[in-house]
Amino acid sequence: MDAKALWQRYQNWLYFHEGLGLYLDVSRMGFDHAFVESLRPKFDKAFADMAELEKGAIANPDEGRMVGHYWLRNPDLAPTPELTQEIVQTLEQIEAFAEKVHTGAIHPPKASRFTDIISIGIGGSALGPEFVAEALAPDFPSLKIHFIDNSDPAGIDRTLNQLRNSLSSTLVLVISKSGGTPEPRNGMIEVKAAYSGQNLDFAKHAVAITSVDSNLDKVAQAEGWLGRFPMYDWVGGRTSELSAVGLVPAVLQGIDIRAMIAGAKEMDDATRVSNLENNPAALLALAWYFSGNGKGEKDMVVLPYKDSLLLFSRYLQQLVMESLGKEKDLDGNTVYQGIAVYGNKGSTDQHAYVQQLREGIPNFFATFIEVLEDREGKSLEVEPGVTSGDFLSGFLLGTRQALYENQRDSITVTIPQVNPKTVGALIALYERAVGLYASLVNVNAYHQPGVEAGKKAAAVILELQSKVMAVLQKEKTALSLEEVAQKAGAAEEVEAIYKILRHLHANGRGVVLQGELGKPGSLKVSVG
Ligand SMILES: O=P(O)(O)OC[C@H]1O[C@](O)(CO)[C@@H](O)[C@@H]1O
Repeated sequence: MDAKALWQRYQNWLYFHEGLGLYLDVSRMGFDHAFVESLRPKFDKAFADMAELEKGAIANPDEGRMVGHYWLRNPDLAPTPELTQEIVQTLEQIEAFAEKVHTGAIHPPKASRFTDIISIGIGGSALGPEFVAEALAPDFPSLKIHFIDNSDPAGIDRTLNQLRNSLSSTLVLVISKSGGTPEPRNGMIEVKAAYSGQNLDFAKHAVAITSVDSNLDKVAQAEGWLGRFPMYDWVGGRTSELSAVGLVPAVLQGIDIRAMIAGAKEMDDATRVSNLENNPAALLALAWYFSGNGKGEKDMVVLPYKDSLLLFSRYLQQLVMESLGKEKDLDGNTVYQGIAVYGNKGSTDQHAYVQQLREGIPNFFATFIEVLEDREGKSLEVEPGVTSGDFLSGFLLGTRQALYENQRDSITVTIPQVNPKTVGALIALYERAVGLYASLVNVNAYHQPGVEAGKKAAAVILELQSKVMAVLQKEKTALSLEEVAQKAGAAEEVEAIYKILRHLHANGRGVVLQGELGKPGSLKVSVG
């Protein structure tokens, strides 16, 4: 396409949201008029599905649940007055709690103020809060947040070590919708132990964000924790950033959560429009469908040119991949759907993998996130008439152009600034795009059966560990791995048993391995 035609295409397809100052440019995706027309019937259905979802339909049929994250930003849309009231009241409670923490009206037993937060959670109970903290926390926040988002003992130690002199003024948020996920449960137990180790009353530092009456909620109630905020079964983990999951940590750090919600609401209004060309989420879904042939054949590479948006790609990874990565469609057909998402930030990635994007395997489309404002205040010139921000902007435009010249498609989302409103809007934009795309490809975006399978398999391994240790504790003599497996009633699981025992051995857990370590078949095992 010549430069004039391309400029015209850019203008024809440019979406602009005046209130948010947000632009979406899909002109560098190579679809044509016929393709757009062919998708219109699918979009009509997607818009209708979305309208039903917002009215309270059971949009997550497998789990028999409504899908209501849009109501969090506009409680009047909730299907019953009770839900509306609950949303409004929870938000007020969150703000009142944060206010008291900030003023010191709520303070820890041995300090006049809380200074730090440990946020314990995983997946949707961590990725949103992490993304938002990185994007929006002030340089010197009212409370400084630290995350434990794994069951990695060394990772937990690192956080606790860093905080060992300020544990007495640290608030702990335990975030788990189900209240039964092993990783946050483990993190909570370890953090609790650290508090007891310093003679601190954990309950007077702890806040639970979880479903009412979950295991976590019961523990928090029984122990008299400082606070409890509800998660609702109609909000999925990966769309929970604007529920208590994201709002409590955000407001405690001094982030304007009302502005985040307002930005998301404005975007929700804009993406409720059932006209493809005037709906930015639909335009994204169209671009994704085109690029991957409706089958996720191309990966989504997310490149925000702004350090504070570093974690956006990681946040989107769960939102997109857990929502769309499905074996079965809604009719039970095997479809193996999904879109792979990765990314980091520009221009840093230019010096890492952009080489492959430009010249290597063309299995992706890029999404540039551009921020118009370089920084607060004026920039100095690093060369005559040129600032660091001009360089960053030049790198973005240059990379987009270089990709286009080599037939690599890209989308560009432009926001005026990284602020609570635009971050809320970005979250809402992608939530809606994922929902619409899911309708186009006919999958349930709101369940995650594959993750459940992995969780069950992990539980089986831990059961096997108990059986194996019971066998070894009874035995007087060392056994071969096959013998251990036989006696544990798990003859087929020799390899898993070997790995369990090797791990226990490496951690001084009383397992003795005799023989050649590189030849597992030679090993004799005992406990000592
Ligand atoms: O908040 P919970 O219930 O601890 O779950 C954490 C995460 O685990 C998952 O259920 C599966 O990974 C995610 O969908 C969810 O965000």
